[in-house]
Amino acid sequence: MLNIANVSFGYSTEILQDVNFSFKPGLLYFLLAKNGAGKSTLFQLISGDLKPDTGSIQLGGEIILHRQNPIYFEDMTVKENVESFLELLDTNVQYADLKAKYQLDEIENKVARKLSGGEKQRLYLAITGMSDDDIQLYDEADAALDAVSRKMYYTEVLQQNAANGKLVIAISHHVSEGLKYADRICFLSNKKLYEHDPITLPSELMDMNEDKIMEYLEKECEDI
Ligand SMILES: Nc1ncnc2c1ncn2[C@@H]1O[C@H](COP(=O)(O)OP(=O)(O)OP(=O)(O)O)[C@@H](O)[C@H]1O
Repeated sequence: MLNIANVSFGYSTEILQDVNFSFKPGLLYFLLAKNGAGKSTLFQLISGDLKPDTGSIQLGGEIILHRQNPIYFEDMTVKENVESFLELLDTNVQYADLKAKYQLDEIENKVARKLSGGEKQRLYLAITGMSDDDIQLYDEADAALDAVSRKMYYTEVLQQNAANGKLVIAISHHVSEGLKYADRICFLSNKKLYEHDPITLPSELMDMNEDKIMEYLEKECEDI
């Protein structure tokens, strides 16, 4: 579905060095690394915004990259917004399904700029979750979400799309929270990618902060 073969890439300093990694469809991957290690750069390489210096990236389908900032049309209603994005993305997803999934009934005729914070998040989730592309990248798309909306994002958007056979890769700063929903961890460390199964992590680690989780994963990588 997504194959990274012998990829190296750098700006003035090297970010990836001879990386090989294979992502499989139907799984939700969390891409983890320390700040500035190159997560967003890897997404840009996968989406084709950047070209590897050496090596190749093979995609087995259509790809979409969701970025951090919520976008929608301020002067359109919720329904008009969702329908416009459905048309723009040219997906087979139906408005009625999104309306039920993201509880849009009470807000569908409200103009976007008049929505409360929580209502805006529901509109954002409906837009974020509507793509039916085969490969879906989410670069901190949960940054503006509160705890309730984040749970919906992890289950209804990320997990659901993976369950529908898509390859889903997410970057999130809510590491311990998000990891509970992931099928796999893709860990970027020392310019290489390593795969971990979250099930093998000690359960107490899941409640620890991001730094402790990274520390643990880094030690594991030393043994690979
Ligand atoms: N266009 C660019 N030109 C030069 N250097 C860049 C460019 N974009 C990113 N970098 C550098 O490359 C490194 C990796 O950046 P990137 O944004 O991919 O990291 P990240 O892991 O996503 O970071 P964060 O966790 O802070 O979001 C950083 O040191 C960054 O300063």
